[in-house]
Amino acid sequence: MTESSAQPDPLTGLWPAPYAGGPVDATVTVPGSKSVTNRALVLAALAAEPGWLRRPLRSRDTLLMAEALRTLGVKIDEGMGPDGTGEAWRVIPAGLRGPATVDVGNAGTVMRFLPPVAALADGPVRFDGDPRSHERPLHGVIDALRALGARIDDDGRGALPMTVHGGGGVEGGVVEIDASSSSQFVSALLLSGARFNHGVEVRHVGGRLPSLPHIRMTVDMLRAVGAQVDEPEHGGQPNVWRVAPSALLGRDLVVEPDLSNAQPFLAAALVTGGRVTVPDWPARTTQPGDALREIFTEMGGSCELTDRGLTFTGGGRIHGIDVDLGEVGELTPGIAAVAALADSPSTLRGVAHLRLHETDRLAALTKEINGLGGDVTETEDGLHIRPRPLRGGVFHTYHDHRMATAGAIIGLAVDGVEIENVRTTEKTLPDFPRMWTEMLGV
Ligand SMILES: O=C(O)C1=C[C@@H](OP(=O)(O)O)[C@@H](O)[C@H](O)C1
Ligand SMILES: C=C(OP(=O)(O)O)C(=O)O
Repeated sequence: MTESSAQPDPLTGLWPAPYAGGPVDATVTVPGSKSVTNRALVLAALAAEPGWLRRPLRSRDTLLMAEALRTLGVKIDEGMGPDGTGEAWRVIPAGLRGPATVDVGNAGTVMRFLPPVAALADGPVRFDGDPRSHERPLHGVIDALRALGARIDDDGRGALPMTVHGGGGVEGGVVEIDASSSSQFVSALLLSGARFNHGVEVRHVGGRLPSLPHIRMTVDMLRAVGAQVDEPEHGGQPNVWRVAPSALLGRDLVVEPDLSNAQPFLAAALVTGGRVTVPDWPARTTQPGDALREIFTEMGGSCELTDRGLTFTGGGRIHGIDVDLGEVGELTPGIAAVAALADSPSTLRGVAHLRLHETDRLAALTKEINGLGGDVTETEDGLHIRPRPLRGGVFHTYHDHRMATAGAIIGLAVDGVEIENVRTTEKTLPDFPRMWTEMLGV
């Protein structure tokens, strides 16, 4: 690798996405999961005893979470584990207290998971973040916390900025929310629920609930720290969750690689007809990225899970796909990028809520792929993608890490793609340009 290929152009600030001259053949070690790291930090902070996180993700979203918990009084030592096995963070819970100010950046996990923690604290906790954080929905958390006995001052829009006036505890009990705009509302209430006086029962009422694997991740991780969680099923899908009041255990947890961040690397194998191995791919996981094994196989590759990890091999052709991504919405930008390079059209469905993510992802993908000569149209709940020969040009990213990695995927097959603000990938993947150029050997 030349150092320059991993850097944006100093004059334009644009990053020339490397064009792949041939099939990639690489092993790519992917850092820890954002979703697991930020849940583990919250649960460790709420525990009755210290705990460890091994191989945590160190990225903007997780450092914001750690910093916010510190301002509430929790001690988090970032360092190496005692046995030399890599990075490990020691979390030492303490009495939660304000006054404090939390910067959520544009992290959905921080802006949704921490208000219930703040309600348990003693004193006011102010929440604010990037301009986009003011537009992302938070009403499910605000209304629920009020119903459960917390005091919150906001400007009446159900969004940031706001102040949670922590009263040192939360009564808890039964609450109804509409979580059709984000599964994180449910996860947020469950994660702190064991510490509420009466626990919590969350009932989802409203349209389709997205990202169910992420709620399963919350439930699994709560159970792993000793919480009692019930999920009565109605019509095959859970829409009620109950967490009993209890103390939580401090655990020693190894964080899995982030399978959604593995996506661009697996896509590189598919797009170039090459081969990429991601070590430590878990045999069983609640991460939505595990669905890539099936989705990318249907789009033309094959994969094998062995002791070495997941090896994905591209078959030389890419096929379009008709798929409902409602459970795995965060995979949409990467799938759309691959679909734009396929030999037949694709329909991506079930992802209307992506309009409320880091940016309006449906609008952004449509505009940017079409800007390179593509033919994408928005539907009510997704995208129609009709592949056409693409040309180089600037791929705008709208402060969205997954837009930047989507542009890089297209750049593998289309010469002259330049990514605006590639550093936005630091939200969840601090070293993306270097990892990408190393994978390609450029
Ligand atoms: O709980 C989590 O860790 C996440 C849940 C999902 O949010 P939505 O349900 O808002 O899509 C997902 O898109 C996000 O990247 C991470
Ligand atoms: C939607 C995402 O993030 P957030 O946790 O900010 O919602 C994402 O990472 O794709």
